[in-house]
Amino acid sequence: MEAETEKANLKAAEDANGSEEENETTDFKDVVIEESQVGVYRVLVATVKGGFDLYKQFGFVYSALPLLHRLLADVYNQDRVLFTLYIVSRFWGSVENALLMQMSSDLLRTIETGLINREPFLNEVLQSLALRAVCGAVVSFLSWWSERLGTRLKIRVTRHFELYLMKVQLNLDVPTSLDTSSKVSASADSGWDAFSKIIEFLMTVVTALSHLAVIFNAARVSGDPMFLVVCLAKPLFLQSFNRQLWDKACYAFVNNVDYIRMAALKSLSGSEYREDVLNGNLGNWIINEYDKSRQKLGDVDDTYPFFMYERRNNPFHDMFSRILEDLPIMYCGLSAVFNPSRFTISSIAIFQQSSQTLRWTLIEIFTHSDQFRRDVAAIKTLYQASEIKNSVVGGKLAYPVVSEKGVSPPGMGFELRNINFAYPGSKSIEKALISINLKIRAGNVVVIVGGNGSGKSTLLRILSRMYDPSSGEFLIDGNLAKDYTLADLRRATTILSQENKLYPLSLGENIGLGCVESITDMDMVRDAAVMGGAEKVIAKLADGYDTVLDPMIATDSINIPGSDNHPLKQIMNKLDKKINVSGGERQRIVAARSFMRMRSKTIKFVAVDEPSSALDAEGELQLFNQLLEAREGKTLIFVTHRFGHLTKFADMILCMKDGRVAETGRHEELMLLNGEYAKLYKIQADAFNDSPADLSLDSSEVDSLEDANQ
Ligand SMILES: Nc1ncnc2c1ncn2[C@@H]1O[C@H](COP(=O)(O)OP(=O)(O)OP(=O)(O)O)[C@@H](O)[C@H]1O
Repeated sequence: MEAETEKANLKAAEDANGSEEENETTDFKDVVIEESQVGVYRVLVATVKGGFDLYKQFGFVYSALPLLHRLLADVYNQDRVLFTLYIVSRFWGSVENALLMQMSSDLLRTIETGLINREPFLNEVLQSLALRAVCGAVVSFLSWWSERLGTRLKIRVTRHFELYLMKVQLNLDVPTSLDTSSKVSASADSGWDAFSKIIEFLMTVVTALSHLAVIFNAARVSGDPMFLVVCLAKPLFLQSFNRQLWDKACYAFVNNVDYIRMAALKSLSGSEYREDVLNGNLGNWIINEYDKSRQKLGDVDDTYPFFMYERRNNPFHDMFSRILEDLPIMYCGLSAVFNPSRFTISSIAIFQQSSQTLRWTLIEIFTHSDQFRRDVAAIKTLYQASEIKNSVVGGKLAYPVVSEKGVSPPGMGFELRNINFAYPGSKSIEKALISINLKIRAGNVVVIVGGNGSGKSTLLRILSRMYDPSSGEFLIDGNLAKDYTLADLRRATTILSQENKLYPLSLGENIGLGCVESITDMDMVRDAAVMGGAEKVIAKLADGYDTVLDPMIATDSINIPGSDNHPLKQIMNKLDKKINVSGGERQRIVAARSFMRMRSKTIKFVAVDEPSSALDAEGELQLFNQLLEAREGKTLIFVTHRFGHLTKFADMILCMKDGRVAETGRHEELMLLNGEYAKLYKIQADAFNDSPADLSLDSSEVDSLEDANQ
């Protein structure tokens, strides 16, 4: 049943998207950009050719219905009772005014008739007043209630969309999440915002209709349908000669060169440039130049461009608008003079009051019709978030492939055939990886070395399927990598890198999350902490494994006094006190998480990308040794700049240069090659010697370098 609803929702969204797109295309064709200069600004205003088009508006509302339906269903499902009560109270709120007006009209009519006929009318008046009082009380209660209901519903709806967007974000792979075009631009608030504004809009329509009904009724009683037309005159005029900007897409930019120069010179007086300005003794020059530009600029206005734009209305517009405002009362007055039998004082009062409210609601509908469009677009963006397609996709093949005997090797084997890779959206003209051909046997220890930007980390990202190669074939254990289920591959891989962050959770959880299934197994967590070299760091913290290093505590304050002795300041200082550890200590905790993950039975590939930059020499050695010890047949691929500890254990060293694999082999072989690897090795070894590097090596030097490095 749920699946069916989901399908129907998706279909509805697709339909809405389709028709919306069509609409958007037609709308853009109709958009005209009006340019004008106001003060120092160039103002561009997008207006739709032909102005307000009722037919088009209806068409748009109709095409947006599936999307609105989906949103309403989502809100309704958060709390059906709350939703219903909220809608009922809002509906009541929108017709209350017309109802009260109708009652006032009845009351006035009773009084007027009583006065004219000199008949007692106390009972009728009392009844009418009582009804009005009850109605007023109900209205006040409902508006108070609606506000509370609205707040509760808002919390639920916002949290619902927060969860929805979190699911979307958590599903994105690395390239897709970095790709700005597919980034989730919707926020959880936009769901409620769009819902509440649309309800607001619909209720304004209901208000207008209810006032229309009151006027229609009064016009019917007085037998003058022209009155309706008179009431509609002002909103129609304002809509046709609209110079207001609040419902239009506008863009303004400063294009006055003197003003731009003044802004630049003014910025030089800020603290950011203080040292440079003092250094160059630029003070006088800045003041003189500023003064010159100021003189040239003269009185050109630089106030808020959109205010200035609206102020450009000519006086006749305002005068005519004012006359139209009074048109209903003028019409009533004249009609009463020429046709006194048709009008009573009470009906004139009702006409005047209703027409005023109707005008305002109609103006609101016209001006908010564009907002309605934006709300629908916001809902569309929100629901489209779940349709973002990941660029790294998996297949159906389960990993690992088990042999007939029901076993699989403990490591992961790789083969790369003519792999090329360029980062999506990268402006670099060079590819990050070029023609990589390579085989890594399951269970091997591989070390990748090379200069900055040579492609080491990128190669690791391809191997761990964070990115897909742009071309070439990538095989894992003999099958195309893209044929395996992605979730299975992720379960079989652990990556330890400098990029790994501590989560704003307890240190115990930070480590335990390496293996979610065993997160509560504190013995395992402690073991992992020991292996990562983090046990001493944690032991010195008062709350030990319960310590949260970067808690997400939001605070707010106003008018806090400067003095540290103020009691409030003392409480604040206590709360603000951060528990911090050094960069290297953080790396140890992150490493502990990886050891925890390595304990998970599913891991077959350990990718390590220079996690030791902030570690001291002892910490680094300990980490390397622990990784080698804990690996138990898993494939270990290590990216490093430091030669020595690992290179001598490596089954294979990959030396990268400019996105290519320059050399492969064991340490001794590469030293004998006397190529790129030997050059890099010698530079490091030379750092420990006094004499400058001689980059050519002969075989007798190799042995002594090896000793030096060890
Ligand atoms: N996210 C990215 N988007 C675009 N280009 C990138 C991205 N990451 C890396 N590159 C580029 O790809 C190339 C290879 O980078 P990579 O990080 O693999 O090099 P590296 O050998 O690991 O370098 P280092 O030793 O400095 O860490 C570089 O030219 C780099 O600028």
